[in-house]
Amino acid sequence: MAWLIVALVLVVAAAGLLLWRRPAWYWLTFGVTLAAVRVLVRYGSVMDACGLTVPAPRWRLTVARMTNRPVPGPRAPRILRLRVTRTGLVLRLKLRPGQDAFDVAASCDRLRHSFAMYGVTSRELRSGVVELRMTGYDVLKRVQMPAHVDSRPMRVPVALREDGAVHYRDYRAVPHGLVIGATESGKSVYQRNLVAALAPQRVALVGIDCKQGVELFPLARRFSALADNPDTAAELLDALVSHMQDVYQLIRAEQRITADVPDAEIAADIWDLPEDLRPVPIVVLVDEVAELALFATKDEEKRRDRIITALARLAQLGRAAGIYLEVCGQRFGSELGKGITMLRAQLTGRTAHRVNDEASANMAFGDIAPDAVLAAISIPTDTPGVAIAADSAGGWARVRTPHTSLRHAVNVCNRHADLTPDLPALAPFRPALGTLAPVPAPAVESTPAAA
Ligand SMILES: Nc1ncnc2c1ncn2[C@@H]1O[C@H](COP(=O)(O)OP(=O)(O)OP(=O)(O)O)[C@@H](O)[C@H]1O
Repeated sequence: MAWLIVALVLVVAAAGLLLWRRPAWYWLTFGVTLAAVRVLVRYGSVMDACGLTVPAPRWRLTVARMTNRPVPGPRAPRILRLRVTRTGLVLRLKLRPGQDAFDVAASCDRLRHSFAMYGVTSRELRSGVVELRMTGYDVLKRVQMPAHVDSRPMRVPVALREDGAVHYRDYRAVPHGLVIGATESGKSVYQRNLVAALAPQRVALVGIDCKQGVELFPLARRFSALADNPDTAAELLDALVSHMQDVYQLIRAEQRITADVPDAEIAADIWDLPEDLRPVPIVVLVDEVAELALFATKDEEKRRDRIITALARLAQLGRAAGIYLEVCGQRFGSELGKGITMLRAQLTGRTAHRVNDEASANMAFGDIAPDAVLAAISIPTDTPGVAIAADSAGGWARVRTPHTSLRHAVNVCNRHADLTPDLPALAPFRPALGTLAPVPAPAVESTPAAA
């Protein structure tokens, strides 16, 4: 008997220690079973207490009365599926007549503490079916990406969402993005994650880094073109615009051929072209965009107008030619001069890290997801990398990137250096690798993903 008590004390102590030091391990060992039992046992009473039940249908009450059976109680949404994940539980519910998804969304906070979970969010999957995602612990505290993620061409995992799901940057769905945040908020680490995730794909990376190239030049082996000052940036952007025009000519030529072939697909963008003809897609990463928009002299003003015009043209027309923009800066508002708000309107994938004021949050979300503004200004200073990600559909989520070091990103880029495409139009901007320190990549290197 004594040994049983000792074993029990040891198990409880181990669980307590894991809960305190390694919540992710606690969840996988003890937490998941306890939480699943708790949710299933308390389900009916919690739903009733949260106002998520409806009275039994009249015919059942009548039948009960006529047959002298007990009167049936109120009914909660039917559980279609309970799925256990690495970070929590996912409950799929079929709503009862008279209920709607908004009722469930409005009760998320009550469900969170009634089920003793860390977080609960809901979304409507289809009419009458709602998914409740519950997290067992603060998944953003120490981000661990799942070992297997659903990477596809031009869709890469970049962060973890607070509901435990992976946040993807999908260039084909949302071609251009804007990343803003105060200094030290995590923008560079976000960009680093993007580069590391894109590096193994068939894509050309182009970088403009006016912080003297400190962020992007170490990753140069995987970049087809780089600029580290506004003069080179202006020329590089002009070269990209003429490359875009060439791609349009290619699409036109292909359209002329297919127009005469009955039932043949007519290409509208590079993705409709046959694979052997398809130009390589390009992601253009711009770090500290304000450096490109500031000027002190007349000549610098002309250069600035040239840069903003080229960026606006790429943002307006680049998608079909497979050119995608990822613009990064501390602020991106009308105070940077003419053309900025027009350019910003085209950058519909928005990510805001911690910002210093409401005006900056409004720059990111005021026009597409006003609800996200408050969330962006409430990001605490001691959680760099936490951001609000939204798109023009109005949805938003709190996300955090894994803490990818520059060393890790450099290693990934070096390992995939042979995938760097040579684009003749951008050849003058190809970084001179001789000037880089030789950094041999290890043959195999662990990623920050969870085992
Ligand atoms: N996801 C993350 N998890 C933990 N720490 C992070 C994360 N992202 C960034 N940090 C830390 O926050 C600090 C600032 O990050 P980063 O350099 O990316 O900020 P920034 O917004 O680019 O700053 P600046 O504008 O001054 O260049 C760094 O010390 C970095 O290690």
